[in-house]
Amino acid sequence: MLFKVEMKVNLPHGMPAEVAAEIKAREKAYAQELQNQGKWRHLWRVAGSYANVSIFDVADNTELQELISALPLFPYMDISVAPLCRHPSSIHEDDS
Ligand SMILES: O=C(O)C[C@H]1C=CC(=O)O1
Repeated sequence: MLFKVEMKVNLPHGMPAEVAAEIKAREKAYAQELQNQGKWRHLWRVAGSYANVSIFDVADNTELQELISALPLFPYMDISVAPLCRHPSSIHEDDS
């Protein structure tokens, strides 16, 4: 199942720089692991914002919840999720 996931990062202003750097490093490693597994298909920065738009390819809602809630930045993000399905006008046969 494909999901569009939008994440907006809101780190507390008082968070020490080294703590933020450590969380971001763990986040990057985990995000790249999920991309290598094919579960995090697309990861795009929203220009001008500390936010991303992503496409996840997972078995079901439960797997999505498990993966997202394990993100090191999860406590500091506003996240919205929308399920996707194939568009009838799409020419891309792998849109499923
Ligand atoms: O930077 C972000 O958009 C937040 C998060 C998503 C992937 C990652 O490495 O960090």
